[in-house]
This record gives sequence, structure tokens and C-alpha cells, in this order.
Amino acid sequence: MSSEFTFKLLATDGKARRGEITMPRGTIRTPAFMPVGTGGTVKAMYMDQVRGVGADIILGNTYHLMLRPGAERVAKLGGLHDFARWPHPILTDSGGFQVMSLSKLRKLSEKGVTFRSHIDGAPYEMSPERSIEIQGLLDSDIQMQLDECTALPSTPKEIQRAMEMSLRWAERCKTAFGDQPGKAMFGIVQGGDIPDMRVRSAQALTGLELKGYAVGGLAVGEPQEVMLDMLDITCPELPQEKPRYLMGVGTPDDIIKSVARGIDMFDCVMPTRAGRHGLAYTRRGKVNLRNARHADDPRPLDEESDCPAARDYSRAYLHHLVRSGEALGAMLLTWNNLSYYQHLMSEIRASIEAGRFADRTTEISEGWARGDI
Ligand SMILES: N#Cc1ccc(CCNc2nc3cc4nc(N)[nH]c(=O)c4cc3[nH]2)cc1
Repeated sequence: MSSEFTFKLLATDGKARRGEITMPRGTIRTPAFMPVGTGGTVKAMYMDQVRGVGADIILGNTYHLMLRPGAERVAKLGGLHDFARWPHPILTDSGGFQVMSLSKLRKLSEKGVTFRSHIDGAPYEMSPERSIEIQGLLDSDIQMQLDECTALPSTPKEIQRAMEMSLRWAERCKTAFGDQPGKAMFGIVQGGDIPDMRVRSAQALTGLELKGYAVGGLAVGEPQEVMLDMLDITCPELPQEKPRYLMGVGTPDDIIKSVARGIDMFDCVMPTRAGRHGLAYTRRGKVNLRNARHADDPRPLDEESDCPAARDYSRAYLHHLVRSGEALGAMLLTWNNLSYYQHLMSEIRASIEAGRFADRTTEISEGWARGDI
């Protein structure tokens, strides 16, 4: 364990990077996938299982936790790690994105954002300083700046306004965060789908000499090609020696193509949400267990998997659970999906170390191409 937050580049293969973040609560092997634990729980999973599938870090959400159970209450109870029984690193999103996508009657100004809770309509204010304060109360290990994520498509004027305000908020968050050895605050690159806005944002954030950088404002409905083009523009402008985190991404194919462009960290609700909706990710593609064709299929999802959910249960049983709305269906498929995602990340890391990233990921994609089996 390290008392400091450090990032080490261990190997590269083209623009793909194999690295390691060390911090007091543990080591994060990159490229890393962070299971989403929005309200202090990775839905339908025990935290021991989350650790058991190979996750080094999970994501929490400032917006959800400040509304319920409340940041001060979590702090009084010893912080999010003790509260949720997850002793390893936690990264918390800052809340701006969730306010804009979930809350009601939200108003955005230089000061911050005012909004009403989507739970009970109560009024709240969130400034850059309050977002960092809440993330501190949660005892978050990696804290995200408060930013404004513009929807795509948006006008150049709108994209520039939001990008420039996010830069000012990054400076305020850096000041509010201060110097917390062993913890980190990441800036978030904005700039929509406009190359020179992306460059300006990345260069200005690099000038703040932060411990890590997220690429935000993507995975907001734009075609994958646009997202990848923005990574081609943004990553070269970020420091080689700092971790890069692509927010909200993504499918296995998104992840492979983003690692190939220099991204180190990912988070996405896809594997957990899909699991709750009866969808299983496997080495040979996706399997929709709602489909009646599985009703008599005695085969497991993947007889070679080391995850009991993939190896020990028939598709017929999983189909039955999903169609009956049994909680165990969501539990087993979430377990399978997170195991698949962590196995994918482990394969990606090993292939970069071996200088075989391009070949191995082609083999992985060909496995999916064989389609739903
Ligand atoms: N199932 C499913 C599913 C649902 C939604 C998504 C899209 C998630 N995309 C996304 N999350 C984000 C979080 C973000 N947080 C912040 N603070 N800033 C962002 O620009 C940002 C951008 C994001 N883009 C992807 C998969």
C-alpha cells in the first residue's frame, strides 16, 4: 500500500497502456473497469462478490448519496467504505451529470447548480466547493470536479460556454480539495464534439497539474465513431504519466477501442443494468435470457467460466428466474456480467503486457461475432 496516490506506466502497446494506481486503500490495475455502486451498493451484488470477480475500485455517486441517506449521515457513520463494507478504493462522480439527467427544476449558474430532488422534490444547491465537501464527507478516494456535461448535439456557443465554466469550476474544486495525500481529485475534459474545444479544455486542465484526468461529455448518445474521434483528439493532449478515465463507458467493444486510444479507466451501468433486465454477457456474445428459446436449454452460460453464475446454472433455470421476476435472476446475471467485464479487463491488461493487444482484442471481437449461441 502507498500513503500517496501514484500512477505507474508498466507497459504500452501502441497507444494502449498497462498501468497501476497505488493508494492507501489499495492498488488499481489499469486498464480498469469500475462497477457502478450509485447509492453505496452495486445493485444485486454482495461487496465480497464484487471483489471476488476482480474489481479493484467501485464508483459512487455524490448526487444520490447526498439526497439519501445524506453525506453528513454517512460521515457520522464512518464514511462510505465502512457504511457499504467496501474497504478498497472508491471513485465518486461529482453530481453535475446526475443533477442534469435526474433532478427537477434545475438551474445552472456560475455559482453552481440549484435543483429539486427527484426523490421528494426538496430544494438543493451544489457548488464546486459543496461537491468536493460532500465527496470528502463520503471519504472518497478519487473525487471528480463538478462540471457541466453538454448534451450532443449542441451549438458551438453552448459547448464553449459549458467547457469554459467547467474549467473555472475545476480551479475552484482544486482549491477546495487542497492537499490530501493518498487521495486524488480528477479534472474532467469537456468540449463536446468540437476538436479545438477538446484541445483547449485538455490543455488548460493539464496546466492545473491534477492527479488524473477524466474525459467527460461523451457517451451521451453520440455515435461510437464520434466518441472515438474525440479520444483521438483529447488523449494526446493529456499527460502521459497521469491516469485517463472515460466516464460512463461502455460496451466491451467501446472499452477495447478506447483502450486502443489511451484510456485507462472506465465505469458503466451496462453490465449491472443488463443483468437486472435478463441480459447476459458471454465470451461468445450477448444472451437474452428472456427469450423462450432458452426454456429447455440445459447448458450453462459458459462451462469454462470461473464464475458460478456462468458455470453452474442452466439457461433453462436462468430463463425461468428471469421470466418469473425472481430476485435470484438479477443476482446471478449481474454476477455473470461483472465477472465477464472483469475477465475482459484482465485479458486486455495481459495482452498489453505481452505486446499482443491488437491480436488478442481481434480474437475477442471475433468471439462475439459468432453471436448469440
Ligand atoms: N445501460 C446503460 C447505460 C446507461 C447510460 C450510459 C451512458 C453513461 N454516459 C455517461 N455517464 C457520464 C457521467 C459523467 N459525469 C460527469 N461528471 N461528467 C460527464 O461529462 C459525464 C459524462 C457521462 N456520460 C451508458 C449505458
